[in-house]
Amino acid sequence: MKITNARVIVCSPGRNFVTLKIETDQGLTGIGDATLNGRELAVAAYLSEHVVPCLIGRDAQQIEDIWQYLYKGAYWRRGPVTMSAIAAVDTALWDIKAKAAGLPLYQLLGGKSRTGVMVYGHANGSDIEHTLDEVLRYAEAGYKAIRAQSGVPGLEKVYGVGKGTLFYEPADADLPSEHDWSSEKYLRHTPRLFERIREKLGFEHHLLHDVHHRLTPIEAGRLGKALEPFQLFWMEDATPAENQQAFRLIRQHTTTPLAVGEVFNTIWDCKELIENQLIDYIRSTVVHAGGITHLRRIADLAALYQVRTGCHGATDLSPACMGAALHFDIWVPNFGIQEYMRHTEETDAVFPHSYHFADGMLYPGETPGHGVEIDEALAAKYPYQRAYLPVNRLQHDGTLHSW
Ligand SMILES: O=C(O)[C@@H](O)[C@@H](O)[C@H](O)[C@H](O)CO
Ligand SMILES: [Mg+2]
Repeated sequence: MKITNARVIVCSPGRNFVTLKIETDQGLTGIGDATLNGRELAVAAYLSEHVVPCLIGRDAQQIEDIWQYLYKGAYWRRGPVTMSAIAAVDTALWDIKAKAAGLPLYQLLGGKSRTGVMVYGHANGSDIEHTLDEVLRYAEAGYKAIRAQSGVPGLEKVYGVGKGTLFYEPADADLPSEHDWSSEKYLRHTPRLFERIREKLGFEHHLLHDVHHRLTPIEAGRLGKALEPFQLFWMEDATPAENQQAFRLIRQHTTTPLAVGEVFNTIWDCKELIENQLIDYIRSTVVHAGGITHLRRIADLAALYQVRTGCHGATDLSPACMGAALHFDIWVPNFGIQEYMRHTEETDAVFPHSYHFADGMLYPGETPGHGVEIDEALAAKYPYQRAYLPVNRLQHDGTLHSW
């Protein structure tokens, strides 16, 4: 089965997405997500200018060889742009292989290991009471797991508190908007948020929280300890993870489970964290960690150390990523949870898909492949609009801080 063409489709139905569509001489096509929020055109150019010419004429069935060719052949290995491009090729080829077999993708991975994929929704509000209302609404909607993010008194904008309710889009401006930050205000506020939620919700639902890379290791240890009475499912991105050793300090101070990895793009970014059991969940997902081929390798390493998966699933990862991730999730033996930030109606219309939500779970569907397509005519109606993620500055002196 020869690759005859590969096209990069950039569109913006509610937000920017980059999709690679691979065509073969047997008429089968596959798609892969290549979206990198705020740097979309870098991946689009990497694919169209440097990867696509190398794909034409290759055997679409040789997924592993093509992966190795694109990874080692680039010489300049790793990094979010390179690995998102490789991920898109890999995902599209797995889609084609499963379609050729007439099977849903999970069957090629090893079949179902569970009945469905437990997901978490995103409750957020401008203050504790508004956030609590949203948490209770998600519980009412059947979610078994709910992430809670709230505004912080004295801060104008914080991560995770969006304009909408069901979805959250941080890339909100033609140039990066600037947020202010105070770890002290955040550290005083956050335990109160979860105390209030547990008081009204009880302990039957999983609660999650995303620190979003903003604390020092000792501050993260302090927050994790303060949150222990509220039994979180995980505290995510507690501190920037370039220094994997930093998590050793957090681990010394708290039993609150730790999740990290949505910004990782290869197994090398998390090898120490996993081997030293410094985390409980690895958040890498299909689009940014080299596709299904590489994500399986990360999951297999994690399984040796009882680290579970918790794939990233924000609105800036397209339905093509979500579809592929769900086939991975329903197979992977050390599954933990899947993030599920719903896409806008325009996005769902551009990316018709077979996955569906019911009772706090997502189900990948039985369509051959990963079950997601792209409506190119509709996509063309939503041209790319440059949009950046915000930047963060310390409120007291303007020092640039992690966003
Ligand atoms: O856990 C999450 O979903 C967040 O960290 C994301 O919303 C993240 O901010 C975006 O994916 C960045 O584009
Ligand atoms: Mg996150």
